[in-house]
Amino acid sequence: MSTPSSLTIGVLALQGDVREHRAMLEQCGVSAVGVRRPEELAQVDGLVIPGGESTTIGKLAGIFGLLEPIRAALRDGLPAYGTCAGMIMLADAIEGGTADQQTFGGIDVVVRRNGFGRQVDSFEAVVDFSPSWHDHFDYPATFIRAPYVEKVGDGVEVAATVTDEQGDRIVAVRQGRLLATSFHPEITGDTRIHELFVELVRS
Ligand SMILES: NC(=O)CC[C@H](N)C(=O)O
Repeated sequence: MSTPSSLTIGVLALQGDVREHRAMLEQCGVSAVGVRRPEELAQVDGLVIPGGESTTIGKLAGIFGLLEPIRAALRDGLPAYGTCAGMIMLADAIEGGTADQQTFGGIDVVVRRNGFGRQVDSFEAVVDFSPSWHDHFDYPATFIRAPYVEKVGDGVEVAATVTDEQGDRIVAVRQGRLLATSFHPEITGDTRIHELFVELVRS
C-alpha cells in the first residue's frame, strides 16, 4: 500500500479503455497501474473497472483467477469505481444478464444491463452530478449500450440521473467507497469523475 500522498490506483486490465483510464488517473496526480493478476491487485489502493462487455469481463476474471480475490478485496473495503460494464460488475443484482454471468458485487443495487437499448441507442447527455461529498457540477457524459440502476438499497446514494421518455434513470451511485457510473468518463478528456473517485479513495 502507498502513503496517502502517493496513491496507486489499479485499472482492471482484462478489457476496455485501460490506457485511457490510466491516463485520466495520472492526470489526477496518482499512480495508475494495470491489474491482471491477484499479486497486482494486492498492491493497489483502489480499483477502476472499465466498460466493455460485462459477460466477457466476468469470464476473463475467472480465467485470470481474479473473481474471488476481487470479491474478497471489495468485502475488505478496497475502494472501486466501475464504469458502464464496470457498474454491472459491481452490482449485487443484474436484470438482463446471462444465466451464468459472473460479477463481483459490492453495491446494493439492481442494474438493468443494456437498459437504454442496443448500440444504436448510445448517446451523450449533460448529467447533473450531485454527490453528497462534493459540490455539484454538470458533466458531459457518453453512454454506450449503457446500463442504468433500477433499484437502490438503503445504504446507496444516487449521485446522478438522466431523464428520457420513460422518466428518470439513475446513472451514478455510491455506496461507501464504491462508485459506479453508467457512462464512460475516460473518453471525454474531463477528469472530474476520476477526481471524485480519487477523493473517495483518500477519504
Ligand atoms: N459500454 C459498455 O460497457 C457496455 C456494457 C455492456 N452492454 C454490458 O452488458 O456489459
